[in-house]
Amino acid sequence: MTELLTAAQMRAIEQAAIASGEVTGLELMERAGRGVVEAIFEEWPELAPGAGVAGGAAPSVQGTSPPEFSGQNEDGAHRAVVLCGPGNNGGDGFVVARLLKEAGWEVEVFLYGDAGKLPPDARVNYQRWGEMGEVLPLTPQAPPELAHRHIVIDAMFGTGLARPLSELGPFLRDICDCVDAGGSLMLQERWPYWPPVVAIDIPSGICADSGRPIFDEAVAERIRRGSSAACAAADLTVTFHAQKLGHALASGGFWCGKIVCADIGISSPASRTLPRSELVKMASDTGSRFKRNGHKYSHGYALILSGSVGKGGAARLAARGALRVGAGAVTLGCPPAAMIENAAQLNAVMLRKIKAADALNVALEDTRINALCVGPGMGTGPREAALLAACLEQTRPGASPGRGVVLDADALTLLAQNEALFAKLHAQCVLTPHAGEFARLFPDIAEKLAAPATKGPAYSKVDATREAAKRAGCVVLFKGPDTVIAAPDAQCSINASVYDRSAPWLATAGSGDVLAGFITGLLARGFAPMNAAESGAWLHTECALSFGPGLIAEDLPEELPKVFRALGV
Ligand SMILES: NC(=O)C1=CN([C@@H]2O[C@H](COP(=O)(O)OP(=O)(O)OC[C@H]3O[C@@H](n4cnc5c(N)ncnc54)[C@H](O)[C@@H]3O)[C@@H](O)[C@H]2O)[C@@H](O)CC1
Ligand SMILES: [K+]
Repeated sequence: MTELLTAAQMRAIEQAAIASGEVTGLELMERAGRGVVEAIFEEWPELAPGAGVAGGAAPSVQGTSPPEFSGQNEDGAHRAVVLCGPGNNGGDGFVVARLLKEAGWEVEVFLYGDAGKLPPDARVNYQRWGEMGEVLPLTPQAPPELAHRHIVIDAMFGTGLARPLSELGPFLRDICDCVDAGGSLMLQERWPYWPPVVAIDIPSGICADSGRPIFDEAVAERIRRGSSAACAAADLTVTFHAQKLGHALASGGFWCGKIVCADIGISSPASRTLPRSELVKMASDTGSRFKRNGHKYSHGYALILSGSVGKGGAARLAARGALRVGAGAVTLGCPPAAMIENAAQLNAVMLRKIKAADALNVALEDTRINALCVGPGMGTGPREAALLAACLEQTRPGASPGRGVVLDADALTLLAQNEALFAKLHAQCVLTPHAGEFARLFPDIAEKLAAPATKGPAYSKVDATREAAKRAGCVVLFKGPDTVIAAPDAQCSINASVYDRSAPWLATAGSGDVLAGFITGLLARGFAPMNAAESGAWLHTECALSFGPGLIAEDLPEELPKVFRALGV
């Protein structure tokens, strides 16, 4: 688990470090540039000094070697294009240009903007580079040649992006084409050779707070015609001190390619990274995370409400998830007609007839039940609305015993349809909407999130989820590859399935039901709602990663023992 920063937080950390006398801005820029060069050599060791001829033999097309390119120029140097912008991101670019030149590279440097307006540290590095080489203007009319170089450095815009890069759109398209073409030194047999792209801090055009490309209608129209892009893409993105929200949210992970976070030596707790086992320790605020002693009911008892005949699969998946994640006992409550179907499918999970709300109230006289899950496959009729109302009543803060409740799927539809029900939400609830459910529950918030991002920082999924949690008065877990979890007090975390945690096979029928079950099971174990949602989402991704492609929802709970073992639980 890593702490992510907004651009403003990063600026504040940088300013505090400079103000304390710990380091100068110029030194930070030098470290940033060095971090980028080190990351390049780490990623492509064949480019590192002393690694020999890049790519070996000259690339050939149908048996002929193009005369212009032999992997190196006539002097045996690697070739880089460094694209600098008008701010400190550009300043980092000038440092990278200088360091590559010192390493023997042939470096072409372009500047987008007016050198006279560069901020002070960037200007110093512009001048330092000026003693080694020239700076050509980066103009959309005569864009730099990118083919047949070894690397392209995108140092145009970083965390300071404020508006669309309309003018640069066609050139950004060229950069995206480089990345689309493979951008790998392993592909030198291809001709023309398109180099890998390395973004400094974040690909230019992406908002560092939201992961969304910033663009206006004019650019959108050109994108539709295929002649423009809103942002650059990268094969490798090197950021500093800590990842930013935009690296994880929305399409940020897609545009960044691979991410490396370079240490620039700022002593701030903000970049703390927790080892995996810490997640479990952190979550064990009840002191009863592990089943070291006690009997089954002392490990929590979850009740999962199920739908009618033929609709019980979702609730059964949730029940299995709750049991595997550690609830001591799980009962599935279903309409009488669905008893036989469920009995034929369940063993460790117990069954109980719950015809209507009064039967639920009787069931909840069992004070051992401390967590509920309402919604998966449940239905949206009057019976279900009454069940939901009873659940909200029985779990309200202050009621005895204390109970948590997960509201998913059909429960979310009911909440969206019924203002009186929505008004009963409280701090013991966890809502787990996907994008469609979120839009039904919070249409105005979803509209803001869907509106084109025309200026930075753009409204983000974090902003949206926080607003939703505040309005609902409970934890909201907004699902997606960038799952965001927020509490009414603005606590927030992201469980992003990106980079080395990418698990696209998690988008499979029933996987959300298992997640609801995991969270319910953790509530039963005594986790607080925010903690249960965060830990459930994290374990859900871990199970998917552990199982790998081919996964179906049934596999997720079954993978938990392996994940727990790997955590040392
Ligand atoms: N904050 C930190 O701790 C560090 C920051 N560093 C670098 O500094 C960067 C941030 O620097 P800045 O705040 O100067 O921001 P940027 O370099 O991202 O760019 C800001 C400049 O671009 C202009 N601008 C914004 N959008 C524009 C657009 N669409 N068209 C034309 N001009 C536009 C702004 O007016 C401003 O002049 C980071 O991304 C990182 O690369 C590093 O040097 C290391 C330390
Ligand atoms: K950049």
